Amino acid sequence: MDRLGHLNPAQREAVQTLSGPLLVLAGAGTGKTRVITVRMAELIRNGVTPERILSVTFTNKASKEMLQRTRELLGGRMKKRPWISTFHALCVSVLRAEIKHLGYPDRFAIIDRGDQESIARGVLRDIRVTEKALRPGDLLSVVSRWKSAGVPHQRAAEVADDDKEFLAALGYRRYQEKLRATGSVDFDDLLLLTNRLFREFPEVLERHQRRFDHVQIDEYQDTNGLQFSIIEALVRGHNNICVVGDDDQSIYGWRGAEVRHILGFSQHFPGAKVIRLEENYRCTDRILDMANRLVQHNRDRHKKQLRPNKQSLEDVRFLEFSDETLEAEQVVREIRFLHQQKNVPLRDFAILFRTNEQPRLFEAELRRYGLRYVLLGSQSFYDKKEIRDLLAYLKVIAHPDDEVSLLRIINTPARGIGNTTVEKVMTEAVREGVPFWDMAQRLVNDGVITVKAGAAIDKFRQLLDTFRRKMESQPEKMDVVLRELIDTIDYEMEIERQYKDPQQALMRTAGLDDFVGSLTDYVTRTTGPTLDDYLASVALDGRDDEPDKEKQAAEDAVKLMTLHSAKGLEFPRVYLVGLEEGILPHKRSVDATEKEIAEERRLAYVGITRAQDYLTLSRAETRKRYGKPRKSMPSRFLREMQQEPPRVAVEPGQPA
Ligand SMILES: Nc1ncnc2c1ncn2[C@@H]1O[C@H](COP(=O)(O)OP(=O)(O)OP(=O)(O)O)[C@@H](O)[C@H]1O
Ligand SMILES: [Mg+2]
Repeated sequence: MDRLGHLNPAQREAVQTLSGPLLVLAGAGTGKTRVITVRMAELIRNGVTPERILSVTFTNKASKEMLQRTRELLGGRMKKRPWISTFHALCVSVLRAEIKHLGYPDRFAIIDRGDQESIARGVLRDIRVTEKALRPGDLLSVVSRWKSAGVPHQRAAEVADDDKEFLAALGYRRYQEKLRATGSVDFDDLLLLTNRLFREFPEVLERHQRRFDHVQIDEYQDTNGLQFSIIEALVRGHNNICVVGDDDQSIYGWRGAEVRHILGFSQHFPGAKVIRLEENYRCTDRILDMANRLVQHNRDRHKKQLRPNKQSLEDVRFLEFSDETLEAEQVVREIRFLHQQKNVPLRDFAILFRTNEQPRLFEAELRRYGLRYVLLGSQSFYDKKEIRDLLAYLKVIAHPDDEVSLLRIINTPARGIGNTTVEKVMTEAVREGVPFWDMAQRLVNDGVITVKAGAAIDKFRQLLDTFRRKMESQPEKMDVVLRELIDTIDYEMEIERQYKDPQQALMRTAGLDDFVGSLTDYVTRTTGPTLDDYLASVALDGRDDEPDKEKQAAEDAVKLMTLHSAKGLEFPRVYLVGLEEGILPHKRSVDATEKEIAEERRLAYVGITRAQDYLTLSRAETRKRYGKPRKSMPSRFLREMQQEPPRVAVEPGQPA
């Protein structure tokens, strides 16, 4: 077979278009990700230096394949790798070098969702807004929306639409002050600040424009305005930009992604070549048929041909259960049967759902039968208490000013620094705008807190200083130092104290080993490891659209994940569960606008098109809400999948 023999003619054309703007606009499973993978290898074969190519991808599988192909090409003589990263990771690399221009410290910290929530709670307390008036989560989503739209806190009050948003505008300002005070940035800031640097500092932009000769982007339909603006600036000199995507799979509208970037690509980049792929290699004909029927109910979309390449082995099945417990029981029972009696490997199965409440019952069933599973996305590894505690230690070691993390661990495990003491110091520290540690010293001198408490604080500070020195002097041994820290603070005793159930305690302790293991992983595969860099990678990992979500997906286990985190992936057997009004489409969207319903429909489309051979759709007739069973209606999408799409109204006298 010749080098590109495994590609169809349209794909071949795409991978051989090596310069200028190129858009591959095509439906699910048509090989878009494969195209940019092979195209990268082609660029290198044609003499482009690997590290001068930037590929923005969303799945670990794609990143791995790209690296693999590059290695094959260069016969293992790869001195430098191409840049394969996500948008956020790209921005971290820019900011590490340039953020000082914006008055931030070089060693800024990236706060994750958990930190954001603690800060938001503190902010609302400070501005005396009750949870009833505005919940921390709501504050964060409004702030995130503003940030993605490029609205700075100074202007938020002007764009606030209602009372809630007005409160959020006040909160936004305070939130931003808190981040600035500790030299931290959140995920949205990564994009926002990079974009600002590129706009306000031409020499910075130029430096980064010179880094890359070619840029490729996967899942382009989900880029938001800031991401677009960053990329547009980056490629301005050469316009060697290749993007691939599918407008029918745009599912991040709620996070500010705009389909118009993909649909308007040719206007932004005049002379762009547009290639369409029409062969679907993933799904069987019946699965594809379902997907096509469903998505045709959306109005504003590019019409696409999608031809299947695989005959169905079985019809798409639709199962109805009397309640959600039975749904979980039966689905898992079937998986167990197929696995144990028919030797189907567990990795073939994926259970996809819309909301974070759904997986709990499936997990319980899988555990009951001892079937291995991984839950991807939502409740990540880093969300467990013991991991968050240790992460907080590492964060305070890296950033002594990180007060959110400090408060988490100052008395965990207990070391005689009581709540009242902490509160007194904190209140004064905030009022006077001095670091916690300095204020503690001052209050001991003033006799406001006891000498004993003061001594305990001082001892803790020394402990942190000691470990900071250890980590800095031997970064390649950070994992060993972390283990020593766990022993020194006797964290395993803390676990035994907290979890009386020995099984639980054992599991939590094993979690500590995994955490140390993740740091070992990091130091062995990184040249020039630093604690900051590690913490940044952890922060980025926790997000649902980051590559490492798939690290575990390769394992032989049933995958449970939300529809959002399933994008780009494929599985031989898919169960799409909870097809009910209020779940999918989601309840926020039931009496929602057509636009919101359309996004839910695209989510369902993404789910269906993850299935390679077998697809099962299910719903429960009743589902508990606030502890009470409620009747639920079948999802409108079920009906739509079974009927032909609505005809466009035809004027009298015109041919239909
Ligand atoms: N020309 C081809 N011949 C055979 N198989 C192919 C071909 N092109 C792609 N495939 C296979 O089809 C499947 C889907 O490809 P890929 O994941 O690249 O599609 P995609 O368009 O990126 O899908 P999505 O829209 O879901 O991201 C993969 O298993 C891939 O290996
Ligand atoms: Mg893809």
